[in-house]
Amino acid sequence: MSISVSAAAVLQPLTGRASPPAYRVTANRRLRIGPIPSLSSSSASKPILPAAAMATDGAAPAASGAGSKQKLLVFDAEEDLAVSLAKYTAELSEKFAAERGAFTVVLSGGSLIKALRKLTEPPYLDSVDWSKWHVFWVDERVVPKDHEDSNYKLALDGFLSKVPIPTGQVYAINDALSAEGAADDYETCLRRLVKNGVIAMLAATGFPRFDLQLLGMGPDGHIASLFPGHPLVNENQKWVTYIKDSPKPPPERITFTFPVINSSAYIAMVVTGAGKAGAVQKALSDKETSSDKLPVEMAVLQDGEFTWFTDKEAVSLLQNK
Ligand SMILES: O=C(O)[C@H](O)[C@@H](O)[C@H](O)[C@H](O)COP(=O)(O)O
Repeated sequence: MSISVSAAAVLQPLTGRASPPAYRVTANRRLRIGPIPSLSSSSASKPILPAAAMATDGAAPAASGAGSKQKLLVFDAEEDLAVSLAKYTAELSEKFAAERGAFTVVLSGGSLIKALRKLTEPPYLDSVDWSKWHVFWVDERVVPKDHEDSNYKLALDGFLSKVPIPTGQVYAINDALSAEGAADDYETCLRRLVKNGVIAMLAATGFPRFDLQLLGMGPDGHIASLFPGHPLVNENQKWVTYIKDSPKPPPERITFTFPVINSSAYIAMVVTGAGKAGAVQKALSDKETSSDKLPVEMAVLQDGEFTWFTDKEAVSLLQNK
């Protein structure tokens, strides 16, 4: 098989002392990527995409907006992924703090939070300017904030309680409201923060432009609380909406809509484990005309950079059989 990604002709090792030995595809045009070499080697120093990758000049990007770039990172181990994700996030924090005086970060639930653990340790604990961070949720379960199912609680316990982000810059949902009320309330909060300049706006779309969205993907290809085949994936007016029949429990949730996700400056899609391999394969396969796109395939940045942080298991179906 072959895969296609929006990518440039450059396969280059990540540099920098804190980087694990992974490789990235720097994107600005479409490539046809040839057979993927076996990933069974334990050496992480080999490119995970073949040097024989050929550019197909002139072809339209498969899953990419005009200004969109995609990178695929594959790590031998989740530990290496976590090290790289911390470095990536810290660098973006520095960039946006310098450029805008604020860094707006969106979290998902799930395994992502554990993958952020290196940010809570040296050197990042002291070197990151946490006072510039503003934290949001791409989706949240409509449960009390101290409930085991709460994404806020997950992030608080695993990340936020360990770094000095000002409490007033952590934007949890109002858990006293219904799903519909909580979604409206969250959108009102976002509109206020756009108005006072904390959150940027993407003029081309009229939707808020978060600096970085740190997302996970379910085995079915869902992201946020946007599930395959659910009408919410087509919402194109609201910034935040709600679902009462989520196939993944609990059923009541609020979620950012695709226009908000796709207006981001940066997205890190953190996907590990063999259970995600099928969805990764579909997302990175050459099926731009497919009418049954998974939600993850609908995450197409208008003008930004999309980076997959994966492990060998998650990309295992990309191997040439
Ligand atoms: O609240 C949620 O359920 C999440 O935000 C959801 O979108 C999650 O990110 C994915 O299901 C991936 O979760 P895992 O990484 O744990 O598989």
